[in-house]
Amino acid sequence: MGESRVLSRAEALELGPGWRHACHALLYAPCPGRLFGRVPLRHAVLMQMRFDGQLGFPGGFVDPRDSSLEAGLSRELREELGSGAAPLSLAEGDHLGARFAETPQRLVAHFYAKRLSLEQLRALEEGATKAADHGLEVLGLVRVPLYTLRDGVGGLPTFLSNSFVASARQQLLQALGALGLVPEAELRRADAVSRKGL
Ligand SMILES: O=c1[nH]cnc2c1ncn2[C@@H]1O[C@H](COP(=O)(O)OP(=O)(O)O)[C@@H](O)[C@H]1O
Repeated sequence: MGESRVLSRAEALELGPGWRHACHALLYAPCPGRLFGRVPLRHAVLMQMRFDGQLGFPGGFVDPRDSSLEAGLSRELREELGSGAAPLSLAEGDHLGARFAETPQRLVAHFYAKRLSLEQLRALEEGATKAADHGLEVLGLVRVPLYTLRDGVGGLPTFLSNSFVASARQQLLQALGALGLVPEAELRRADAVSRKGL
């Protein structure tokens, strides 16, 4: 997916027939711990290693049989994260924006974010190995390092130099800023360092 515009949920639904909708979610929890006893972890943010070796967020295509975008997202989360995802109940209010790429595929990628307690997030991590897709479409959950180490490279800049599926990298950066999980200046620096090559 190349450059894309961010639309509201309503604008994306007005695109009409012929568009496929996919929904993905950033699940996060406040995380008071410190790495090596000194580097604040800030929050635990979940992404997943996909079957194709790329990083992405849990979620997937909404099926015409799903009663809403959020119902489709909940179904995908159960497939990928297991039954522990059932009580998450993502709602319209958790929608952060939708991106569409002007490619022949006509795909709209909706993005949601939901704050959990650290206990809920840990339970999801533990249960995810029992999900239907585990070891198949999903190789494992990973936490995103939200800090930058003293060398200016380790942590978030190195994480951002991985390969991300579709708009997942843009979604991650947008959400970390919008949710206040990483200060904007630090995000811009991490983005620039990772693009320059480490
Ligand atoms: O984290 C993501 N953010 C944005 N788009 C994604 C992400 N993961 C997958 N996609 C895109 O969303 C669409 C659905 O892919 P996905 O593999 O999640 O669906 P599925 O689980 O229903 O097969 C594909 O076009 C894919 O490139």
